[in-house]
Amino acid sequence: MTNTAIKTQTDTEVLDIPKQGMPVTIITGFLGSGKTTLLNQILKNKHDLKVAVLVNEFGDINIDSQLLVSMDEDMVELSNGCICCTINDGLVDAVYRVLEREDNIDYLVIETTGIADPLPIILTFLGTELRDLTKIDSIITVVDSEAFTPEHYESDAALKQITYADVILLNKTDIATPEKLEELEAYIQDVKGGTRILHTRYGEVALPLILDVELTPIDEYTSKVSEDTHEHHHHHDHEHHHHHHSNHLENDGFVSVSFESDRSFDIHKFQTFLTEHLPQNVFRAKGLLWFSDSNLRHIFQLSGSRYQLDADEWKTQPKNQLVLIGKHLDNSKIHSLLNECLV
Ligand SMILES: Nc1nc2c(ncn2[C@@H]2O[C@H](COP(=O)(O)OP(=O)(O)OP(=O)(O)O)[C@@H](O)[C@H]2O)c(=O)[nH]1
Repeated sequence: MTNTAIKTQTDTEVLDIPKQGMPVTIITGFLGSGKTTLLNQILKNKHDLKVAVLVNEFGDINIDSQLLVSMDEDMVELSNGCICCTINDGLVDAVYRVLEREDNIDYLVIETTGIADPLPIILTFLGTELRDLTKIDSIITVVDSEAFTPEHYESDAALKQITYADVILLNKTDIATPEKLEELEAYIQDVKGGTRILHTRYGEVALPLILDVELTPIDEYTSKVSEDTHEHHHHHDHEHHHHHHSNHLENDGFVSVSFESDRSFDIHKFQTFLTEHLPQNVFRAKGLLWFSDSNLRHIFQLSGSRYQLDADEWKTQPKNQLVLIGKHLDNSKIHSLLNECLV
């Protein structure tokens, strides 16, 4: 269910950086809050810093990695699996692949899925050999400040993302009221007093405020890496793992439905699907869409009750790729509705 892709980006300039303790920033935040948008800001503004990016996505198709600003360099896809195992094994393997090119990489940024609890990810770094090879710099939590309410999400993950945050970006301030922002700040102070809170639009933030800030209290977490999470190598057995992270198997009740087709959509039929047939419990959707009357690649984004369609050029053969995320989704019904939209 989970795809993980590595994106590395290299520049020519050589920096004198230590071979050990590669700084790692973990970007978390609920479905649709703006994590990929932030990642693109980082990639656009990183100057000569050589940043490797690891995207862990919920759903069978990698959409996010295709929306990153530069797609030209090495891309490594990791195998799918149950989410907790993929996060840990896939993560350890992926980080090793980055470290193996250590002379090229200054910094690692990880984008987690919107329903990820950051703790297992933090503990994966601190409970394995990665502890000596990397240094968690900060956990950045992106919040959709227009939509976020602790109740409405009914999501443990959303709250854990706030709890483990070192920096919180109250994003989408362009569509949130000042009252809502104040309310959120008060709520966050309550849950996690002292957290650095920044207000952003489209993830625009000065990078020195979020990268290389050394805000993660690593010692506090190290004490959580209990004796039974003893030195764990990549090939640990599954039962051991499920025992530790059993909650994450449920993905907070969210499921994903993926749809792909080499045929184009009729735009009118697709619009009717959106306005009349889209199940209420779809919370998040994203896709790269091919409409019969257009030569462009249409980027579809739905988050809560809002959606948008942007267009750019195809970088691949035109095709349709769509992922819908929500609770209690009827896979076959959605597939048949989408099939009816095909030309
Ligand atoms: N109005 C507004 N929209 C935003 C802002 N930031 C991001 N968006 C939009 O919100 C949608 C989701 O953004 P993403 O960056 O894909 O969100 P995400 O957290 O990566 O989503 P998932 O990985 O699916 O959980 C996109 O349509 C963005 O263009 C913002 O500050 N204001």
